[in-house]
Amino acid sequence: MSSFITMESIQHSYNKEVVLKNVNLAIPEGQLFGLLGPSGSGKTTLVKMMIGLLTPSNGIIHIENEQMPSFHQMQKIGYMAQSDALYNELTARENLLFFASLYKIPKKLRKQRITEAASLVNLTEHLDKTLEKFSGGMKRRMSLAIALLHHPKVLILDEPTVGIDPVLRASIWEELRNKQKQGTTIIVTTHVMDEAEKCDNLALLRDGYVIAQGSPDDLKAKSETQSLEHAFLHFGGGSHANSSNH
Ligand SMILES: Nc1ncnc2c1ncn2[C@@H]1O[C@H](COP(=O)(O)OP(=O)(O)OP(=O)(O)O)[C@@H](O)[C@H]1O
Repeated sequence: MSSFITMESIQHSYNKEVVLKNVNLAIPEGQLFGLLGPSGSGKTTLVKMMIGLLTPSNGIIHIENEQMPSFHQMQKIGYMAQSDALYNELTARENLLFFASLYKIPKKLRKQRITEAASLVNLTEHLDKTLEKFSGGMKRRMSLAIALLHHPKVLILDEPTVGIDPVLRASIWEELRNKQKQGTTIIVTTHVMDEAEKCDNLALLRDGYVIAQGSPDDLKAKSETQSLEHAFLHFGGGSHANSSNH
């Protein structure tokens, strides 16, 4: 598999605080890749750079050999942010229609794409409710539906299953696997170890550094531990690298 997304020598500062320190990542096409790290380790900052929303203070990012930010590449990305950017006064269907037109999905395809995306996240029967009536988990599912609407080649999901119940969480992961089988490259941020276990490869982040990279099995083998949580600690995850305090 060729490297689809590359991040080379990425550094980033907000004001004077350095939050990413020489990050190098190579994500092959078609992978389900996880960024695992505690709160504040730099996951969101990294994904904002991948989607072209933020330019690193130093370093270069390429997607399919095009340097980011590239408008051409940005059109092929589906992004689900940590906070939902939705229109509360509109219905779910109206929100989806709005984003379908923003993504320039041909008019004759829009209805079908909306039906499909709503069904994937189990919101079909709520399509005509305004989002004011939605729970936090339903809004997360709406955001995921929007990210899937234009059949993106790359799906970048920032903590996609926070606030979602275990049954739906499992079905969302199954759906991500299906998307991956269809060729989608997927990047997921998480601080939950059992979600990280589901990824093909992981980058473990701590305080703006990538402290280790590899498949969950590699990371456990290299650290001679039985769990990712222990592997994280082994590689320098320190005291706040666990799944239970977030
Ligand atoms: N807009 C900003 N201005 C200043 N500092 C910021 C800004 N965004 C993030 N930071 C800081 O950068 C660091 C990395 O934040 P980031 O949101 O990338 O981490 P994260 O791993 O995604 O955390 P979480 O899991 O809590 O979302 C943190 O110290 C955070 O306080």
